[in-house]
Amino acid sequence: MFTKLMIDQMDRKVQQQQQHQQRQLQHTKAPFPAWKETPSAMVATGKSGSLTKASGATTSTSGAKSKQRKKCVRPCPNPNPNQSPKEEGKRIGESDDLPDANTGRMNRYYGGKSPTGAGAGAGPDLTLVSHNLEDKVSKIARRNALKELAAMQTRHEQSTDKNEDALRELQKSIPEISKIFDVHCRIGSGTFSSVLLGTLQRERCLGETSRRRFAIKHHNPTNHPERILRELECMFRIGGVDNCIGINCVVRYNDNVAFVMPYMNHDRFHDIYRSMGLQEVRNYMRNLLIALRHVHKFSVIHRDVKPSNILYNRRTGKFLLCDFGLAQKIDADGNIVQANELSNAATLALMRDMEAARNLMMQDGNSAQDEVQEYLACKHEQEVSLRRVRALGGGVGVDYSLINQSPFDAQVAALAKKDVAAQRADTQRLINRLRFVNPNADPNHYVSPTNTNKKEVHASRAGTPGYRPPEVLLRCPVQTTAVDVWAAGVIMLATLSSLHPFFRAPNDCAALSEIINVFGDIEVRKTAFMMDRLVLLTQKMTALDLRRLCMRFRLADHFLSPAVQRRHRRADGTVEACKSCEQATYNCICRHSSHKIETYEGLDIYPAHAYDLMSRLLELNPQKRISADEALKHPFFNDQHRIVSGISLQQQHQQRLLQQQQQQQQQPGPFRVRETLPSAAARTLKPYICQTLGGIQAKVEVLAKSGTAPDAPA
Ligand SMILES: Nc1ncnc2c1ncn2[C@@H]1O[C@H](COP(=O)(O)OP(=O)(O)OP(=O)(O)O)[C@@H](O)[C@H]1O
Repeated sequence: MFTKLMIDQMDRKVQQQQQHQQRQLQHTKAPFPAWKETPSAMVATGKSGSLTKASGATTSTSGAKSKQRKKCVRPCPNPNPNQSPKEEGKRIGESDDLPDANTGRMNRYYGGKSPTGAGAGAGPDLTLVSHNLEDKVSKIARRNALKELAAMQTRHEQSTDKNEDALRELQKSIPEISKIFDVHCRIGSGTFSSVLLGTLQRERCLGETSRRRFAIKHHNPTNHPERILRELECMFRIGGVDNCIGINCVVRYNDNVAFVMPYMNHDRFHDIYRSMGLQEVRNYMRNLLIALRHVHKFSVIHRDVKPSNILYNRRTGKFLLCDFGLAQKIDADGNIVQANELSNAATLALMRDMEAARNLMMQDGNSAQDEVQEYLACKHEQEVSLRRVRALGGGVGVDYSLINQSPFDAQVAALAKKDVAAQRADTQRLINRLRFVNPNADPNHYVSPTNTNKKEVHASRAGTPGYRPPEVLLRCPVQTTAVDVWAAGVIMLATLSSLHPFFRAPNDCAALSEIINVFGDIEVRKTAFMMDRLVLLTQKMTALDLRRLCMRFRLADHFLSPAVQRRHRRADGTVEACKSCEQATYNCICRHSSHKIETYEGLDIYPAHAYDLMSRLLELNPQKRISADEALKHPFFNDQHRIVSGISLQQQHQQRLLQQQQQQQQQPGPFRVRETLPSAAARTLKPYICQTLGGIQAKVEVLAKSGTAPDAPA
């Protein structure tokens, strides 16, 4: 059907082109009735036998003139001497006959002179010329149309056939699947698998929304069995609770394996990261850390924490960490346990468990009905919130994610084109600074061991570029669950800065350079030295202030507003720039800035605690990096809690509980009016020490005795 349509289309195109060419010919013939040339002046060129009129051709047949004619026949020298004559002929043929884009006339070669020129003497038989031209034009048109058809077909096939290929491939390689499931479409694919949506055949009688939906992950047959086994083990033993994806059953046929998991409707991070408000970021990060804390309890490193492996539904607030394909188990000494080190008994036990689970699977899976109801409920809440926002007249405190427009968008609309262009250029300069990689750096030898006599131990590099922590990039053989915590920090950085992916990292050397560009060379060198590594650097880089860096990207309109710029402009109209971060001095984003900077007080929707948590997740030294469990106790997740002197801790605790209950009653659901910060909110990053209650009490007691009032949580 598709091919027939394409052929019809192609024929129509050919006809149109022919008509166009005929019109062109008539147009060419009409004004020059006297233009004649003997057929001897027509010379066949190339294989296609296309005709080219020699310039200055006369009726003379003298040898010299004939030579000259032959010379002139070559339309233009081949600019590429390596090009084969065949290619050249084709090139000539093609360019020779296409209509001129400007004049609309045929772009035939007349030896540099127009047919009206002096050189245009007696012409050929125009009827013959026109017939030949028509033939040639139709051939070329057909050839071009065929090419176009082939390209269109390829594009079409690529999009639809990928879907169908995945379906066909699954049904062919695991026929049992088609006996249990109706497989509908491909919902995702990665390096190692295709994920398809399936519903149970036995639930066909149920309505569309009542049928349970499953994600069927079909592993590529080239996938190493160890990898599949490792993923299966993790999902089975770890998954199903605390935001980690579980597994319903596994179907294997020869060397093909498919995992059946509950399907979760989710939003692409790419579509939502710019519009996540404080509460949403808090929930997202909390859910991610809950999942990591759970995974890490089993001494397992997920190793592939990234937005595409997080299934998050912003309407329902549901959250699942998936894809345990790179997960690694570590033993008590911190060494990685290979999947093939699992005892046969353990593997057999796992398989037995899976068999039992397979029989139970029909009880599990998530119900599409639930999702529809949740969706409708949330939609209602969203509408209520929107109405409230409109009633408030928008402005400060509005959750822009509700109305799909950021304050930045609104203000940019009001800016002059010139200012927007300047802002874009400035932002691009900053991005270039973050992505800078010294061209002299050797991507294969950018790090070396401090002690070259020591035998080098293999260091795992598993993970996704841009989410690998310094210890992986520095080839440190001892890696812990801190690897995942770094990746969580990178996700938080992308969210708070509205820049995704934050680290582009085309290779490990570039990835480390990007980290150095943000955290400074000294910090990275120190971390490397602690791991017995030397980083080969030729350039110094100052550390940036994470908060100002994020604000610079997210609140670019304020950072680059013409009004502020005018205030800081020098007499000659220029603005002084910081030598380290290359930003205007008043916008300096260096961690230890000596410039007088604009603070943009009260604009940031994220509190200081958010940046404090992020900096602890992005601690370069894995030994000092906060754990998922500790991170969950960070004040960012409990921001309202401030210890007040003069009131007993028990009373404070009770007050807090009461406040929480009141808030829960007031909260309409996942969509709330965005929290605003009082302009006097703490702007400095206070050191956060994860303490037990006893510790806090001790501190309060000491402070109470000394008579000072602690204003922030210890
Ligand atoms: N349970 C699920 N429900 C809905 N979609 C899913 C589910 N599991 C996976 N997906 C989709 O399939 C995509 C690929 O899945 P997954 O990451 O497990 O495959 P992969 O081959 O290991 O990918 P990668 O190469 O990125 O690691 C996910 O990004 C997600 O969009």
